Amino acid sequence: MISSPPRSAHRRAEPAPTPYVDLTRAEWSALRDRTPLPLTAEEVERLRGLGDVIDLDEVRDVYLPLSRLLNLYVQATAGLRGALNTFLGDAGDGHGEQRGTPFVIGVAGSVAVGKSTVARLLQALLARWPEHPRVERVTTDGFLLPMKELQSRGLMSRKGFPESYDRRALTRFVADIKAGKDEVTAPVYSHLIYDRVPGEVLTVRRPDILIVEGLNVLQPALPGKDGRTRVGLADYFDFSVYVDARADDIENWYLNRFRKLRETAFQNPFSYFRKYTQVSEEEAMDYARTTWRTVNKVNLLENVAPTRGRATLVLRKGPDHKVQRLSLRKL
Ligand SMILES: Nc1ncnc2c1ncn2[C@@H]1O[C@H](COP(=O)(O)OP(=O)(O)O)[C@@H](O)[C@H]1O
Ligand SMILES: CC(C)(COP(=O)(O)O)[C@@H](O)C(=O)NCCC(=O)O
Repeated sequence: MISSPPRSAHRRAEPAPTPYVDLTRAEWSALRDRTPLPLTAEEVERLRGLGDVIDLDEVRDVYLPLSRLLNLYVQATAGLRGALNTFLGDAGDGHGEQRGTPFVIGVAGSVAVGKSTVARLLQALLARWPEHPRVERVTTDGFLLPMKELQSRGLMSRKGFPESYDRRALTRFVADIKAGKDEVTAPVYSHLIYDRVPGEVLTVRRPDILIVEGLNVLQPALPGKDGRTRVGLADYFDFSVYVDARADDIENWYLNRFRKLRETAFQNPFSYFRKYTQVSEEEAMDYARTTWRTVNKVNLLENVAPTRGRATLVLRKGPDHKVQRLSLRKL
């Protein structure tokens, strides 16, 4: 007689354990009910005024619970600091109690995936929480090498690749903020002139939270000339978000944004891209498609996507920009 296999063999195999808790949009948005709403309906409505057509349900279902999660992390970090101060007693820095340093959040992902939109939304939402009203945001583009330097190093078609940044200055900038410096400055980039703005700086003065947004913020540091491991930007993050989507969807968003910019910002006589308002739409879009395929997509596949597994939270968007799935690092 053939004996039937043990009952457990019929059961579906348990999914392999991962370092993340995976949630569907529905599971995540249900957490909203446990989120005290720091915003009035009018304030939520005003978030639309950020310049992006963002769905109101998306703010409520996805970004509001995320701001609550971050609020909990900030408070937990303050609790840890208290524990550290108790441990150190008078030994800490030789100056007794240590003041807190800004809580640093990294936002990573491809060109055109929506990093700026996510970062701006988080900035607006997080600033509404009484525990951390001062939220600053910086983009890493200020640390791109000046155009002259990119040209002389033959890197003009590698803009956005790790080697096109002054990585040492970028890491120094965040390290200084985490060291508790009262005033730290960053260079400023202009999409209008497609270059760093000479003489202009952004000053960060001990915010409660700093959001650092950029393609490569989760890249590990390159080894030094002596082959030794170095400290990288991400080593200073208290939390990080990777904004993820299918490359084909991101290409569409990139092309749509280019088309919109051609009708608006590129018309400015000082725009680096003004030439694409003087040719046919077809010709301009051919240029954008080539830039996507030969620069931004290559960078996404070679450098950006491989850093996804380093993030604390991965937001996976669908073709309509709506977040469909989330993966949150276990503790
Ligand atoms: N949640 C969203 N809903 C609708 N459109 C969005 C959303 N997020 C981003 N976009 C659009 O997608 C494009 C890319 O977003 P952006 O934030 O500029 O990307 P990145 O900073 O990653 O380059 C922009 O045209 C933006 O308006
Ligand atoms: C300025 C960027 C490199 C993005 O920089 P980030 O703020 O992510 O550091 C990117 O928007 C860009 O201009 N890429 C070059 C190719 C292009 O024109 O799309």
